[in-house]
Amino acid sequence: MSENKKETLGFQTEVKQMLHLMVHSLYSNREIFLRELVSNASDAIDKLRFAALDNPALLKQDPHPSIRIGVDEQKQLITISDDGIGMTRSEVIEHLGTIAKSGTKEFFAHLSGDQQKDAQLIGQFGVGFYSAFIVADKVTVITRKAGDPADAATMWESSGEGEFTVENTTRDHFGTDVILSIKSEDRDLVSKYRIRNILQKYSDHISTPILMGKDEYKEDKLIETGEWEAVNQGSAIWARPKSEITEDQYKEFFHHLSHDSSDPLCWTHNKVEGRNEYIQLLYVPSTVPYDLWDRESVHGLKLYVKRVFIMDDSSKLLPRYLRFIRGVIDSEDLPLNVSREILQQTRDLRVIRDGTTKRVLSMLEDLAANRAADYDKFWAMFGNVLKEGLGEDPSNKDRIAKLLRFVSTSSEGKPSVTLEGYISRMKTGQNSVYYVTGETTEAAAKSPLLELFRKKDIEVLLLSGPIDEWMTQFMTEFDGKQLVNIAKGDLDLGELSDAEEKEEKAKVQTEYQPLVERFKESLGDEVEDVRMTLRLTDSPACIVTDPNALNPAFVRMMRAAGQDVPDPKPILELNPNNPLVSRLKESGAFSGEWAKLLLEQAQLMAGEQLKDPAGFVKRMNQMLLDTAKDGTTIN
Ligand SMILES: Nc1ncnc2c1ncn2[C@@H]1O[C@H](COP(=O)(O)OP(=O)(O)OP(=O)(O)O)[C@@H](O)[C@H]1O
Repeated sequence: MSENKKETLGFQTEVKQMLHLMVHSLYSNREIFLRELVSNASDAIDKLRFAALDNPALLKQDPHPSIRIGVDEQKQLITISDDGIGMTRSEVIEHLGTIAKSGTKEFFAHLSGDQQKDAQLIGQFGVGFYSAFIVADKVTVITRKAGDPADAATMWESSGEGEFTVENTTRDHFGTDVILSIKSEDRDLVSKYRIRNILQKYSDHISTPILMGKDEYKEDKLIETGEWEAVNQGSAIWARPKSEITEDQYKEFFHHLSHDSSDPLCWTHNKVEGRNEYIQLLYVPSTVPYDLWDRESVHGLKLYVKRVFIMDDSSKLLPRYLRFIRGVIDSEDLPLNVSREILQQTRDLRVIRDGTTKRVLSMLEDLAANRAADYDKFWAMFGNVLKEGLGEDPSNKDRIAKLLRFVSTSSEGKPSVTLEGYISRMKTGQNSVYYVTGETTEAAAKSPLLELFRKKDIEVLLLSGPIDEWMTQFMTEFDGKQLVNIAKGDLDLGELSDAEEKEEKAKVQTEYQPLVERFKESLGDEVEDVRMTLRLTDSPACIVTDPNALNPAFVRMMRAAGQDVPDPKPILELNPNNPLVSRLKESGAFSGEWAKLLLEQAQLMAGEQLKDPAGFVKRMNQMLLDTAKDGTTIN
C-alpha cells in the first residue's frame, strides 16, 4: 500500500482488551488521561533533547521546546501538543496500535478483577496513551518525526473500538498533537479552569514548561489574549532546593516516575558534592512492582546529565539487589555527548553507583530505626531481594546484614528479629548464632533438632526457602559470632553444656555402640554415619549433615546447570531417651526394617522427600501388621 494512502488497521487483541479495561475500571480516576498524555509529551521532548546531542539542528526550530494544552469549549476538544521527537508513520502504527512491552502476557495474567489493583497494574505497564479513551470518543494524533520534512507528517485517528486509521498529512514543526474529542458525559472537563487545576495537581514536577492560552478580564469579560502562559514551574523537581518542594510534589513525582498510584514508603533527596557532583532523588515504593523478579527489567532509576535524560537502565546505576528503587540521578560531570555504551564504562558512573548504593542503605537504616511499622512493610515486600545483596555486594555485607529480619523461636512467627537483637539476648556461654532451615518457617519451627534448644531456652533463627539457604553461604558470621546451622555436624554447645551432660554423652556412646553398629550395617550406603545424640528430647531420631557437605541450595543450583551432583548423605542421630530406641537396644530381634523406618521418619521430619515413599508405606504397614499379629510391641 502506498505510504500516502489512508489505511484502516485493527488494534492488536491485547490493545482491545486494554482499552475495554481502561474505560471500565479507570473511570473513577478519569483525570489521569491528562497526566499520562502530558507525561508522553514530556518524554518526547526528553528524547528530542537527547537526539539533539548528536544532531543539534533538531533543536533549531524550537530551541525551547514546550507542551501546550488547548481547550476548545465550543468544539468540545482538548489538545495536547508538544515540540518533541514525533513519530514516523510506521512508529505511529507500532506504538499506537500494539502494546510492545514484553510483559503484556504477564500483565493479563496478573489481572484480578479488583478495579483498584488492576488500575495500578495499568499504570505500571505504561499504557498511558490509551487512557485518552476514558474521556474521548475520538482521538486524533498528528505527528511529525524530528528531522522529517513538513509533508511527511502522519495523522492517526480512532474511536477506540477495535480499529484506527493512518494517513499522510502536514505539520509545520516537529512534534505531536493529540486531539481529544470529549464524550458528552465528560463535558465538565472541557473547561480551562478545570484543566489548569488538574495540570497543577499532577504535572508541576515536569521539567518542560506546560503552556495554556492566557485569558484576561476586559470590561468584566474573560477574553483570550492570544498569548501563552506557563501553568507549571517548568524546572526539574530534583534540581530545586528541598525547602521549595512540598511532600505532595515529591509524591506526585514518584507517581509520574513509577506509574505507581500509591504513595512511596520513603524517599531521600540529596545533592552530592565533591569530585563527582550529582543529585539523587530515590524512592522506596509501597507496592511490589510486577517485574520485581524479572532480573532483566531495566526501569527504575533514570539517569540525567545536566537535566537531559540519558537512560533508564537501573542496573548500571544500582546493584541488582536494589532493583526496587525508583528515582533520578542527575550528574553534573558526566559527558553529555557520549554514546550510552561508553557512558556505562566510565569510572564516574561507578562512583555514582557506589554513592547511590550507600545512600539507599542509609535510607533503609533510617526507616528501620525511626519507622518500624513501615520498615516491616518494606521487609515483607523487598526483604528477599535485599538478601541477594549479601552475595552480590560484599563491600556492604555488614550493613545489609544489620537490615535483615528473621523469624526465630522467640518471635511468635513474626519476622522481627535482627542479628544485633539476637546477640544481645544470647545466653552466658553462648558463642554462636544458631539457625535451622526448612521449606517454610513453620516447618523449620517443627524441626526435632530444636528440642534441646527449647529445653535450654536458647533462641534459634528459623530460615526458610532457597533464598535463605543461599544466603547462609555468604553470611557465615556477624559481629564476630559464627552463624551455625544446627542441622550440620555434631552439635557442640560449648559452655552451654554442663559437665553432667558431657559425661552422659560419653556413657551413652559406649552403651549404645552395639545398636549403632546394627543400624550402620542395615543402612549401609544410605547414610554417612549413625551416632547417638542428646540433642533430642522427644523424637526417636533426626538427620544432620556433615559440616563439609555441599549446601542443598548449591546442589540444586548445580543440578539446574545440568551437573550430576549426588545428594549429601545424611548422618542419622538416635535419641537414647526415646522408648523406641531404648527398646530396640534391648530387643534381641532387631530387624533392619526398623533402621530404615527410623531413617525415613527423620527424613520426613526434616521436610525431605523420600526416595521410595511407596516402600516406606509398605514397610510401615507390614510392621504394624506383624505387631498386631503376635501381640508384642516390638520385633
Ligand atoms: N507525544 C508523543 N510523542 C512521541 N511519541 C509518543 C507520544 N506519545 C506516545 N508516543 C509513543 O507511543 C508509545 C506508547 O505510549 P504509551 O503512553 O501507551 O506508553 P509508554 O509511554 O511507552 O509507556 P509509559 O506510559 O509507561 O511511559 C510511547 O512509548 C512513545 O514511543
